[in-house]
Amino acid sequence: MTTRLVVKIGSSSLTSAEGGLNHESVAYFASEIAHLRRSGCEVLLVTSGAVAAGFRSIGYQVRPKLLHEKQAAAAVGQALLMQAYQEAFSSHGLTAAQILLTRTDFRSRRAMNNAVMTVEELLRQGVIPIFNENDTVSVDELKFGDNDTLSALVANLLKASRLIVITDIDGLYSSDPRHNPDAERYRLVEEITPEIYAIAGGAGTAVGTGGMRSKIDAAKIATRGGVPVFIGRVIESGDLLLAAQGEGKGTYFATTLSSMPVKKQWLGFMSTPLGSLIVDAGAEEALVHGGHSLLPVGVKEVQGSFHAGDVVEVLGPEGKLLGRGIVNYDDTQLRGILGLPGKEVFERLGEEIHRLEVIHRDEWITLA
Ligand SMILES: Nc1ncnc2c1ncn2[C@@H]1O[C@H](COP(=O)(O)OP(=O)(O)O)[C@@H](O)[C@H]1O
Ligand SMILES: N[C@@H](CCC(=O)OP(=O)(O)O)C(=O)O
Repeated sequence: MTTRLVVKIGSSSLTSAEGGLNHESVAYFASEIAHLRRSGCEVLLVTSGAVAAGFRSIGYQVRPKLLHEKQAAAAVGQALLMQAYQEAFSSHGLTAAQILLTRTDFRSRRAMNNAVMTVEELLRQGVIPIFNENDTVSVDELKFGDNDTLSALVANLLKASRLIVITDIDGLYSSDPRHNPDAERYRLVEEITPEIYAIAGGAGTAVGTGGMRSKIDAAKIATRGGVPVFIGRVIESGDLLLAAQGEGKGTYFATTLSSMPVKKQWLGFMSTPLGSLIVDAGAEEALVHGGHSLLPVGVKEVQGSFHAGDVVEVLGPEGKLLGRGIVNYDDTQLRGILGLPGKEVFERLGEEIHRLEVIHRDEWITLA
């Protein structure tokens, strides 16, 4: 079977703090990817750098902070970025394709399925798909912001064998080594626990945005979807192949899970919940550990306004996020049957009921 790799390159690896693209870096990464291709791997690239590449060209002295300024910088920088990749890849006989996505695109399962089919076709034709967020049209509150999450969603959707997140540091340390020289590096993380989150800090440079925290978020999504992850540095010839082979300069995040069906990926990581249900301890146990459906008897509180068929979040009695599911009742119906056993639900709602379960187990994903 072909090894399919999703490679994410951060702004800090492609541009300088003063702004502008580092063409030597682009050429280096293109040659590393060409090397992977020659060794039989399929490669999908997720690249940042549009804002950083463009801001100086339109007269800003430092990376802009306001949304419309970032969008303007990205409109210029994305074209520069793609031009640089096209040139660098063509010197290795490779063709690159641009795919710009927003979070809104992931909300529609149809748009997502189309994107997957297009990317599969590009890969069949030997083209290298290059993804970035469509910064120029993204709305602030819906932005991915950094591309770490985007790379994890792409890796899960395309059922990658590994996600390689390239950054300016050789992996996850016990604390940010920029501030603590005694910090120690992790070689392997078997499970992303709250302790792992606690040690991951923000961005270390003026051009990076997400820092280690957003990379751990991405690793959580990818490993949850069955894709193992590498986070680290790729700086010398052959480093990318080493990272792909499990011997890279960084941290590996293992997973024991197999790839997740697209419907569950959508539910867990791409859909937009329209409300929340707070459930009691018995329902928490049944949903998270028992593999059961959620029944009206276990629901304590309903928040938000939604219709049957919408996605809602489910929280435990202490407010902890347990997961998401497709709800079978409107919020008003549900408010009228909170905590009731099945018989009384039927008595109260009669023919209005399509399904007794509030959330059926087939339409549920645990995120706890
Ligand atoms: N525990 C940690 N281990 C390693 N790096 C960390 C940690 N906490 C914060 N960081 C910072 O995260 C930075 C990488 O993220 P970022 O600057 O967003 O890079 P990129 O542009 O490659 O996405 C590192 O340079 C480092 O300063
Ligand atoms: N889509 C943006 C990504 C911004 C960014 O800095 O991301 P990252 O370097 O991955 O933390 C761009 O291309 O500028």
